[in-house]
Amino acid sequence: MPVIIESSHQRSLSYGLCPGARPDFSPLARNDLSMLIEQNRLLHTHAVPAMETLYQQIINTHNMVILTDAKGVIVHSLGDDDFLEKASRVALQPGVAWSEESKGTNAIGTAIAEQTATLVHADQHYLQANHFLTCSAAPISDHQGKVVGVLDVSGDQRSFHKHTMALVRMSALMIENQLFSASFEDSITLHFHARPEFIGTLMEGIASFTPGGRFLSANRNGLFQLGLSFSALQSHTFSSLFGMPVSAMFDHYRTAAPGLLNLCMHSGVRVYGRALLLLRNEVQALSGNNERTSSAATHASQAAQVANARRLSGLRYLNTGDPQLEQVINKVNKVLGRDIPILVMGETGTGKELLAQAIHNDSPRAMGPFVAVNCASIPETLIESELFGYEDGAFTGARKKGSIGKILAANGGTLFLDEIGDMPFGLQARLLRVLQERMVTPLGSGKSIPVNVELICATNHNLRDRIARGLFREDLYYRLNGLVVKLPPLRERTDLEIVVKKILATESNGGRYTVSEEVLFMFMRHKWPGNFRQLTNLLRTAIIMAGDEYEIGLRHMPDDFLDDIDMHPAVDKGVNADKMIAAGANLEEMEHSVIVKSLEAHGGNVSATARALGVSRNTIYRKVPHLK
Ligand SMILES: Nc1ncnc2c1ncn2[C@@H]1O[C@H](COP(=O)(O)OP(=O)(O)OP(=O)(O)O)[C@@H](O)[C@H]1O
Repeated sequence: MPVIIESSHQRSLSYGLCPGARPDFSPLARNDLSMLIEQNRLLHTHAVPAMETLYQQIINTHNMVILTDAKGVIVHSLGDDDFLEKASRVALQPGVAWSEESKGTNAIGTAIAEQTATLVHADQHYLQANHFLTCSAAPISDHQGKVVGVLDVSGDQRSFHKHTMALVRMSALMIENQLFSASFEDSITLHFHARPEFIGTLMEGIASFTPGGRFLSANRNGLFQLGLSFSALQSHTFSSLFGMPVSAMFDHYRTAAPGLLNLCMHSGVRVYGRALLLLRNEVQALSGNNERTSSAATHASQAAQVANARRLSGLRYLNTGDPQLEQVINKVNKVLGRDIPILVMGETGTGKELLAQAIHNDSPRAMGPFVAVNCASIPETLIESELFGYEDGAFTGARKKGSIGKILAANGGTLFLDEIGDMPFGLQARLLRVLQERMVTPLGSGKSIPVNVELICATNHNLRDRIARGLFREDLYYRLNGLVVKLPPLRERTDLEIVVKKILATESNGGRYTVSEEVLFMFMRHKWPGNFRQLTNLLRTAIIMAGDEYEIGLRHMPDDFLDDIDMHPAVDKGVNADKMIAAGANLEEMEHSVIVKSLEAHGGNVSATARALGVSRNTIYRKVPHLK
């Protein structure tokens, strides 16, 4: 038996636990659980996406992914618990404690006690009741090296796989890096590695400094590469660790297309680095003098905003099973990093900006800025200076210090031009020139600055229509539409059920809310003119209305929504609801009748029917069993 397990058994014995005892799997009371989730909100927020990704790797292996707090109490669990006996299912649910004190030797508790990644397999568990499990756990530390939680994969011991531990470790590292980046609002963050291709990967070191250059913290790999302990690093500065004054680092970023920093660590080892400046408010110059906003600073500020707001979303999180969307994601995946402009079409609220952000996050430019500009919301008179920037003195008045503009702010990253159809005609030629020449000339400046951006545009207009009406330049259209994708409106999506579940989980911060069959059916009939924006708002309010009742029913729906459904039934053509009600049909019968009618209308094609009704094919098969 490994030493670590042996010492854990001794500790378990000293806690007075008996190997044959029945473990106590009673979870925390609901209020205490809500409090626990609240206390661990940051950890929870950053861990959930990594848990979902991890779960994708082990799906169908009879394993669960578990997140606990620093004391081993489960905060969130995810996955298939079918492998557990009914009585044990509760054991891996939120609110149950897995500390060594309560369950004896187990991966979660022992990882906390030993502060290291731990595998506990089958009879290595102290309690016999847990011998059927195999568990791999890795502690998650915050930016000060303090363990704040544990990530664990637990499953039937017969499903043991030797790669699981490595996956858990990597995912825990990912969460630590996310937590690290979220911990400093006013700081310089340096991402570094001896090999440039490792920057932006899990292997990179990350170190944070105050804007003046004093050391704040480093992540696990950062400490390893620097070869110093956390406490020894406290007396260091950016310059003493990397042989470059912060002012020189900023000079480097003042060039239009800065490459990686070439640094020499205090140990003599050469590393490459990319620095970001994260500032809470408007960006200021750093190096002691009052220089105006620098491109590096703006670049970094944008990156910080992205980092904080949406760093977690990637294309795979958007793929929830709708075939139209899946096609979009497949197409987009093929052009990632290929410098092909993407044009996203779709009604309002279908997630065009979210898709653009996900494309950016999955692209090789993810470490660069993501800059979104809504061409419809900026007054026509301002859009030119917003986009192209202006020199000192180009305007008289308060903002005379100059601005680099959104295009240059996106340098090295992605520029997202939303509502491109509303771009003023006169500016379209200027934008086209920038795209062709890859140079920007700020207003009032005779100097052109090279720029390197990936372009994603979105529109809910028919651009060809606008070209025909003389409102949009044809040459710009052909420059923008390298890849054109169309996001389906919500009423055409077949994954509505999953989408609803996902939004409920996000909006209730991992709570267990569901919608009743009736509500789901109603959702499937709705036209959703506001798409995701409307659905999200509706569910957010419904959660509040439902409160302690975890199932959202019709009574939790706002009246205007119910009225709307009556006025705009999306799919009841051919089914006479009045007659059915008069005949005393219940909802299930009506639903059945709607599906059968729709099947008839689609010549018996289940996929087309599912698409039309906004449900999955499985739902159709489930509701009309004779189709099988
Ligand atoms: N797949 C999704 N799951 C959950 N929420 C989503 C999804 N897609 C979009 N949303 C949410 O819906 C809202 C609208 O999304 P977004 O701004 O990306 O849409 P849009 O198509 O760009 O809208 P508009 O055309 O009005 O600018 C946002 O709050 C976003 O977070």
